[in-house]
Parts: sequence; C-alpha cells; structure tokens
Amino acid sequence: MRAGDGRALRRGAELRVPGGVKDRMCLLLGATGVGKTLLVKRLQEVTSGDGKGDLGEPPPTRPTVGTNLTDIVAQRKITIRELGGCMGPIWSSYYGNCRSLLFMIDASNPTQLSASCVQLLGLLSAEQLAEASVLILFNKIDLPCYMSTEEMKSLIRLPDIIACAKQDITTAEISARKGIGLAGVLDWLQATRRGDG
Ligand SMILES: Nc1nc2c(ncn2[C@@H]2O[C@H](COP(=O)(O)OP(=O)(O)OP(=O)(O)O)[C@@H](O)[C@H]2O)c(=O)[nH]1
Ligand SMILES: [Mg+2]
Repeated sequence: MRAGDGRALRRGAELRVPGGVKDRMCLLLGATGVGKTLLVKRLQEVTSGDGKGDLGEPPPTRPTVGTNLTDIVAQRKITIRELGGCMGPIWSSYYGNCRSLLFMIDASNPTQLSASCVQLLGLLSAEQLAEASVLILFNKIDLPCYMSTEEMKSLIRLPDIIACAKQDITTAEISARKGIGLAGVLDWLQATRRGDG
C-alpha cells in the first residue's frame, strides 16, 4: 500500500501484525494531523533519485484511517508503517515487530502537546518497545508559533523523560513541507536499520 492510501480496517483484519521475524519495521506514530503521511511521501521523494533540489509544493494527504506501509529504498530498504492518529487506541497491536519508532509532534500546535506527551509516555513504557530506538520528530517548524520547540521540550520535561527511558532516544526538528531535516531522519533510519544486522 502506498503512503496516503489510508484504508479502513475491515473487521480487524489489519490487527494481525505480519508476524515474520524478518518483517521488522519502523513504526511511525503521532497524533492526527501532525504530518506523518507527508513525511513518508517526502522521504520517498528524496530517495527516489529525482528528489534532489527543491521538493516543491507538498502532495495532498488524507487522514490515515488504518495503516500505510511504505518501503523507503536508500542504502538499504526500510519499511515504515504509519498508523493513523485516530488508531491510537489500537496502536499497541502493532508493537510486536517494531525495531525503531518515529514519534511525531506538531511543533506549531502547543495545544496538542499534553496529549502527545501522554502518548509518548505510553509508548516508552510499553514492554514490547523497550528495545526500540526512538526518534522524536518536532514537525512543522516552518510555521510560526508562539512557543519555541525548546519551550515545548521544557514544558513536557523531555530531558527528564529521555533520561528515565529505557530506549535510546534522539530528537529532531523538521519540516516535512519544506524538506528541512529529512536527511537527518534518513541517516537515523539507516543507522538503526544497520543495527538489525
Ligand atoms: N506547514 C506544514 N504543514 C505540514 C507539515 N507536515 C504536514 N503538514 C500538513 O499537515 C496536514 C496533515 O498532514 P498528514 O501527513 O496527513 O498528517 P498525519 O499525521 O498523517 O495525520 P493522520 O493520518 O490523520 O494521523 C496536511 O495538510 C499536511 O500538508 C509541515 O512540516 N509544515
Ligand atoms: Mg496519515
């Protein structure tokens, strides 16, 4: 399934995580509208070869009702599974074969911050994700906001969260719209993929 082709779950069919041990993948999670689908589309653009230079206007996205599986082919193939924000109550059904986790926060929307923080704490305390590498993405830094990302991090006490977490956590500030920080995301994905052997 291509990014952006979110589809509804049919009688919980998608709840069965593809169980093969070979099928380890990167989960992409975050509240509705933070920009997950656009990020995946942009990563595809920049790795497709013709994505050098200006990315241009962002492609349209629709809310993901269900899940999108996308292969990013850079030095090695990386499979990213985005779960729609509206799927929050059943995200945990997909933790099983997750090796790395991208968690996205909307840096232009401080009113959503506490909800995102609760989601993040839930993820970090999940037993099945204890060994996952985590990249927290503050997206939409191209938009003006009355609060800086540093203030947002401080508000949710992110340094304390990182210090107490079992996971190896990295943070990045990006704009999926403008293409800012995408190279760093790809580098991180490649580095965690290498750890898979
Ligand atoms: N300005 C700006 N807009 C963005 C950015 N990233 C995403 N958007 C916009 O935010 C809206 C939602 O983006 P999506 O990628 O559909 O969000 P999502 O996280 O996949 O949402 P769900 O699938 O509902 O969970 C779209 O209009 C995007 O174009 C960004 O970096 N900057
Ligand atoms: Mg989406």
